[in-house]
Amino acid sequence: MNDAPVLNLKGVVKRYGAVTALDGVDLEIGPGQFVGLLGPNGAGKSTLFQVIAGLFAPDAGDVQLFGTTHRANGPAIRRRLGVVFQERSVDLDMSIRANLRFHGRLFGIGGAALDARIDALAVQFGAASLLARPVRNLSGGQQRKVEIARALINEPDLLIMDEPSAGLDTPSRRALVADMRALSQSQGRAILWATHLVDEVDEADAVVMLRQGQVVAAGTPAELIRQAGAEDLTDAYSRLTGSADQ
Ligand SMILES: Nc1ncnc2c1ncn2[C@@H]1O[C@H](COP(=O)(O)OP(=O)(O)OP(=O)(O)O)[C@@H](O)[C@H]1O
Repeated sequence: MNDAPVLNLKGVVKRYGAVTALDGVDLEIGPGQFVGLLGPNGAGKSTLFQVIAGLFAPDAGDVQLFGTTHRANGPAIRRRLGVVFQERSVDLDMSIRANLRFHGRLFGIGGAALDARIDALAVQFGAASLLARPVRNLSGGQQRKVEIARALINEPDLLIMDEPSAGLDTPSRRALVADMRALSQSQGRAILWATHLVDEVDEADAVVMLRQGQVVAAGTPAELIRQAGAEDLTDAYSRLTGSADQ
């Protein structure tokens, strides 16, 4: 098996004028790993996602996905990357199926293969009976699942998710985390899950804590708890980043 990292960031710096949003970030994710990115508001999580997605280049440092860079081979990276941004990216007035067909075609998938892929995703997300429904008529939790299904349409090897549980109640959040962990394990997809809620990542393979654009700690939850001399990951997070889980 090829264990080369699917994501490898070294010394990534991104500034907005006088604000340094990312200040020398190192981050490595191996195939199939579920990695939590924890940070308070303004820590730089969204900026990091935009850099990983290739929406803009860093001011300094190296961003490699699947052993290549956006500059060298952007199309090859996009074929293997799935992105769930905080903002909605599906069309509210179109049905789930129409939305997924649209996004599938962007990846050059079409015809029976695309419909089979959509049917499989619908079963996976418990939405087989909802495919013809306009997204507008779905619950908040169902709409988030459509966003995630959209990001999985190209069967990505790395899925990056920026606060994917935003707006969901606690039981729905927990269910979504459990579903995505199971998917990562059963299908071997690496996931980078950004959140400011510690309980979403306390069973992740690794957790990276970001504060003011810097990685202040990284390791397995057990390692971080030990390193901080903490009782649990919530305690470790507040000790290592000086922020309370909220
Ligand atoms: N377009 C921009 N122009 C200027 N400053 C920006 C811009 N985008 C982000 N910033 C600043 O960069 C820093 C990191 O912001 P970013 O949105 O990446 O953090 P975040 O961890 O995703 O926060 P949140 O959880 O609130 O979304 C913050 O200080 C923010 O104010």
